[in-house]
Amino acid sequence: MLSTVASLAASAMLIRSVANDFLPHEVQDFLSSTFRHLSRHFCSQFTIVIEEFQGLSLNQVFEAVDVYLGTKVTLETQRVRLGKAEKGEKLETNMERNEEMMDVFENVRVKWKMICTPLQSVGLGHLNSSLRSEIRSYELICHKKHKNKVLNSYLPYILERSKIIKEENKAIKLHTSSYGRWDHNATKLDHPMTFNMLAIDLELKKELLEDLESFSKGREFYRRIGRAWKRGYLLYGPPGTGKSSLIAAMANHLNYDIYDLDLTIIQNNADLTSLLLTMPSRSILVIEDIDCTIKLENRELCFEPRDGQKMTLSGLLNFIDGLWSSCGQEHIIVFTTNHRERLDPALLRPGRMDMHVHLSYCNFSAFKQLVLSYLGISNHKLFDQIEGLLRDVEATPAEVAGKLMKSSDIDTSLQGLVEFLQSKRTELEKGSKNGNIDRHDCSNVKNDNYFLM
Ligand SMILES: Nc1ncnc2c1ncn2[C@@H]1O[C@H](COP(=O)(O)OP(=O)(O)OP(=O)(O)O)[C@@H](O)[C@H]1O
Ligand SMILES: [Mg+2]
Repeated sequence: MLSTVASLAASAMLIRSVANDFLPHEVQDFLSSTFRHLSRHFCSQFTIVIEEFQGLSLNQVFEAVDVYLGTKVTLETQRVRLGKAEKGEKLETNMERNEEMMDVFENVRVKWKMICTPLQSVGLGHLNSSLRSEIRSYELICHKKHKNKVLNSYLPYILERSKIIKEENKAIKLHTSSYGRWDHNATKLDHPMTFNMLAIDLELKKELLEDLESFSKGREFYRRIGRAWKRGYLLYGPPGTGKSSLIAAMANHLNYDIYDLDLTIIQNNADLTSLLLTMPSRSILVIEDIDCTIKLENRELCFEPRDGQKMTLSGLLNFIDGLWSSCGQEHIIVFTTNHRERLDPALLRPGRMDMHVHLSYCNFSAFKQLVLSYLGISNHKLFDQIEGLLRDVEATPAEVAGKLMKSSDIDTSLQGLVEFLQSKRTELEKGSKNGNIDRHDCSNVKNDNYFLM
């Protein structure tokens, strides 16, 4: 039946093209609309055209399809466009002009075509593409019985997938603020620190990774329990123990941008609020050295800026868990301090910061991680001596790392570290003879390292 109708339609089209030269316009129009209707009725194809531009702006569906199809290159693909991601060494592929590609989604086969039309042939109407030599669009072709599935499931799936793909390839940015706004030109965070390289207690590392992991996958959980999707960390410990390095490792691990907030340049509570409101989802807000930047002991007045308005501790606390709860999503806030004991108890009270992380002096376990990263070794004749020395003296990971970097020769580096630790011990002994010893016992770092509030 179908083939009979199709051949009828084909013959009709032939007759129409021959008749066109002889028939009046009205009859020609009638015939062509009838033929169009007939072919639409019997054609089993459904086609969606996705153009690169919508008016003057980029069509986000086009962009998403471009990203998604780039990851679908198969052995059958004959030509692809190649580029490099902003981050890392990864090469990115995209579908090349006038190529075709098949994709399967929940047992539905679809064909994709990238169509490129040279600009001369489409006229000057497309102002948006004045700098381009062609207009690009994607065509999706499938059986029309799958129309609903394609529109309601497949295309939303592509939008979602492309977001994830872009997220994986994006460079992490470091944002700073001025005049109550985040600067437009964020710098690329090229900090190579990862959790693998971070020399901290192994249990703590595992706990932190699990915490971050469950946070980033916690959208449904936070919605179910009616809490804002945010998590606060207070990192405390002496200078050079890895607080800033941990923040970089967190950002690299989660692929979140960092928003570095300098409280000393904030004029008033309103500035704080506006900064919060303009911070996008999947970001880490960092307030470093919170004990030094402003005097937080005083709940009323932290400092008096030029215009007479105030920024108060309660403003800051509202910023953390008042307004914070009602806007944005997937935010992490990190405070760092060298002196946790100097902070206002209101800032430390349970529930305000979810996790307090103590980063401390280098113990032997941290040393072994550092030496593996820096010198690539996991054993050496000087290790026993170093273990003993690290039990006796306080050396920060930054100090130990500095010694390990001194020479490319392993023996020289480790010998340098031994001498450095010995000189610290001599100092300590002198001090203890004079009766002014006040040192932290770093052998119990594991237990003291963190606690959940
Ligand atoms: N735990 C660590 N693991 C690996 N490297 C570390 C660690 N701690 C410090 N370092 C090294 O020392 C350098 C300084 O550390 P970092 O800036 O993270 O310390 P900090 O605790 O933020 O210090 P401050 O309190 O002065 O801000 C880092 O760039 C890194 O090379
Ligand atoms: Mg720091």
